[in-house]
Amino acid sequence: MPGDRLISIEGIARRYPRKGEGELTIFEDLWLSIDRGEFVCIIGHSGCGKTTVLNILAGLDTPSAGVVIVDGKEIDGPSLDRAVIFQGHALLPWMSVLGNVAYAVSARHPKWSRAKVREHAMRFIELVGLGAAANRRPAELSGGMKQRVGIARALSLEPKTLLMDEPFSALDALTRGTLQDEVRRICVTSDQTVLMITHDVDEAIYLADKIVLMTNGPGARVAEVVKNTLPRERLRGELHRLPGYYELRNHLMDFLVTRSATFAQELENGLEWDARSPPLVQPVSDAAPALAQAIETETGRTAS
Ligand SMILES: Nc1ncnc2c1ncn2[C@@H]1O[C@H](COP(=O)(O)OP(=O)(O)OP(=O)(O)O)[C@@H](O)[C@H]1O
Repeated sequence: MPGDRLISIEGIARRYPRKGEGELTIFEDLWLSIDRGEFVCIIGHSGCGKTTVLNILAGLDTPSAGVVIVDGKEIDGPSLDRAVIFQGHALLPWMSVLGNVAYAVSARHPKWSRAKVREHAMRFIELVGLGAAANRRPAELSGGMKQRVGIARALSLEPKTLLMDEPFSALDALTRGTLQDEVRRICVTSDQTVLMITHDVDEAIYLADKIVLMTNGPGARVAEVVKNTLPRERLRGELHRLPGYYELRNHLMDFLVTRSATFAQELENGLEWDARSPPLVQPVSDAAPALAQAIETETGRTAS
């Protein structure tokens, strides 16, 4: 729901002591807000602190400065309202698929009967297409199936926020695509609020409503937030046909190739930029809507 803020990251920084020479600042003065139902991706080069930001949101790490407010309350530790899907699957190896998901469900709803926990867990196992594998243990599953269990487990908590750290990066291209489709379908239909880290520009364009661009660390910043102007109803295989797709993709690539490294210099050269409200950019040329109209008219003419 646009304008209904769920998460507010306010001026956070993360510093680590450096042997004998003060501190190393990974990122600083980072501000970001996420509305309820929004799917937000963070993109940035390795080491800029994406996982650290996600861990802070999860309550697994604490910022050296600043606060994170979720649903009007400052976070002070992990919560089942903020479920995390890790890159690795983090499944309990001695438990079946059902056992892994049910374990999370019973932590969320300690008063539920075993039958109710089982029924709820199975609903989410089936949602990710693993109904037939519910009694298998993680060792008997493929990488994609394990990741599905992680997704089912996180979704079964019905969290206010889903935090995903490169959830598809270890998968083969085919499985990655199928899982992206499933996650998108589930998140769009349930209006799930998501913060996801990815290195994959196309994945971000397919999934995200907003893409947060982080500059290189140390001292990383949120340079800007890019609004995804592609229609919400979009198909993975059709993205490149949508007006505005190439502008969006080129903008993200330009950032990763050049501006992520030169942003600090731009600031020194006088770039107007406010850490508290990084610019919201829509890299669509004015011609894009007109082009879409022209294609539609042309297609209609050809068809008739
Ligand atoms: N405990 C620690 N002590 C010192 N430095 C640390 C510690 N944990 C993380 N770092 C440093 O913080 C930086 C950010 O790490 P983080 O994993 O958040 O980056 P990232 O952007 O997610 O990287 P990647 O894309 O490679 O996963 C890295 O340079 C890392 O070496």
